[in-house]
Amino acid sequence: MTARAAALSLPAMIEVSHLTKRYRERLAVDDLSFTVAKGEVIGFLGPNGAGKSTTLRILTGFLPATSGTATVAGFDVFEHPLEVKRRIGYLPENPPVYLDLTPRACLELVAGLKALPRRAVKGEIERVAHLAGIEDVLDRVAGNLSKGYRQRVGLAQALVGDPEVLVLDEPTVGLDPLQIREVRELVKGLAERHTVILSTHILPEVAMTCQKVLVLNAGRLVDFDTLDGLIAKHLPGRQVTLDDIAFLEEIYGKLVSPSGAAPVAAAAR
Ligand SMILES: Nc1ncnc2c1ncn2[C@@H]1O[C@H](COP(=O)(O)OP(=O)(O)OP(=O)(O)O)[C@@H](O)[C@H]1O
Repeated sequence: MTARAAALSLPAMIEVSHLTKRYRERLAVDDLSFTVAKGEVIGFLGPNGAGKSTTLRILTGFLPATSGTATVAGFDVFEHPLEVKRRIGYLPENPPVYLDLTPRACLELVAGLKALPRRAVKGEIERVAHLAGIEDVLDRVAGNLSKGYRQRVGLAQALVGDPEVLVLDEPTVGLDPLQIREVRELVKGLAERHTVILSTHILPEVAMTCQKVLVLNAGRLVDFDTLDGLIAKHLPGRQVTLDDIAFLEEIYGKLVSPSGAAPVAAAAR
């Protein structure tokens, strides 16, 4: 069975159908439809303003859509937002870390919101703190932590309760190179047991961690395929190895910039 056939035979974890979001006169998401199978790791790519964060905020139940439907684990995100929130770990672009609380208190709050049994909370905090590498700062005031550590506290919050789906909006922003590597390894490890959507501007991050890539441009889906599928479609006849991440930069440039201008994304990091 091909990878695509295998993916198709897996149950759908996320189903988005004709999703549209309008902020007054601005169309941020335009008739977007896609399906993510259980256990897939999807890279969400697109230039600034493409509609990535808006889509993720709708999927996680934090923002209403103008029209269309979205389900997570079979629950409609508009009709059953609590069921959806219980099944999703969401790291937003700006993690909601209370700066006057300690990370431990922040994690206790999230555990409460996710209705974890009280007796399980202490152990769960230790587990996610270990995964996110924040054990040493659990009892410091979050406002005194570096941006990188706050980002990791946000990641730990997303991991509380071991949700089936993880939605990570630019998880490595603000981290130093060592931390970036650690978070990428962490995401790769999570990929084995979770369905993951990873929004990022860093193309190597996608090539290293994701099986499939969804590219948005001006609110519209311009492609959604495996890395091999993208290569076959957009660089036909080219011998490309997945270690050579320049191929993704080239494909991304073709998809979001018909003029052929170089993409802004990958080079910086
Ligand atoms: N609250 C809002 N009110 C009005 N317009 C908004 C709002 N939030 C986003 N937009 C607009 O919607 C469009 C999509 O924004 P969105 O943040 O979803 O894009 P993005 O792909 O996540 O961009 P970035 O990579 O810069 O985070 C942009 O044109 C943005 O200016």
